[in-house]
Amino acid sequence: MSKPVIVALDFADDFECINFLNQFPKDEKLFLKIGLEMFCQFGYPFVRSLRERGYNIFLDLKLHDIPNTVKRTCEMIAKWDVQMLTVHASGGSEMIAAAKAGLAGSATKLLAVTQLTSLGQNELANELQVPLASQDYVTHLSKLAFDNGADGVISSALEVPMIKAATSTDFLCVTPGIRPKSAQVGDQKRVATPAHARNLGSDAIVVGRPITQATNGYQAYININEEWNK
Ligand SMILES: O=c1ccn([C@@H]2O[C@H](COP(=O)(O)O)[C@@H](O)[C@H]2O)c(=O)[nH]1
Repeated sequence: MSKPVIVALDFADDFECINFLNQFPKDEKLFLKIGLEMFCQFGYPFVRSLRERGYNIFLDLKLHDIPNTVKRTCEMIAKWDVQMLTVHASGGSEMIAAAKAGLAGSATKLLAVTQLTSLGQNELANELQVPLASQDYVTHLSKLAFDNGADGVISSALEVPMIKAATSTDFLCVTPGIRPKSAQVGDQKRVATPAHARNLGSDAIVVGRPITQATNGYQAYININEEWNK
């Protein structure tokens, strides 16, 4: 079975977003990521309208707050019938467990963000003052997430083998920071091509600008999907 390419919908307006989606054939079962940019502008009605069009939704809100607040927020989101939701693993064990409890009874998978793919070893050591190698920090946060009920993590593809070894082969590794060979890296630091992510064992890749800013977004999606699911 093919693994999903999750398209990150980071558009400034909903008209541009719908135009982008209209390039795809109606029967293309897309998996879409709604992040902070679009959610802050269009909120839940936008999520609902995309669910009603039959898309799978990854709601990337990266919640990070005290356990009670996160639990109550997750209780609300549990009613939205989205496929995936993110919290920050650095919110700690209690917060991750509270998020999972808030989602109880829903089919929404809880994913914990480890080290953002826009942060490299330099930022980790010098800005965040984390005295660990990036791969060890990501593995540590993944174990914390696993031990507290998360269904998976967000990491770069580069850490997937270590995460699976430290947790379980079933623990989901969803990986942004994907760049085909010809694409600009931009603000991402820990990147992999779709083929490399496949070989490293990612369960799903998240791709934004290489698809949404391509001249032909549909063709860019097909090319990435072919490389990823080869
Ligand atoms: O560590 C993380 C967590 C989330 N993201 C999100 O994924 C997409 C990537 O978009 P590109 O345009 O392909 O860079 C974006 O929505 C981020 O918010 C991430 O990149 N890294």
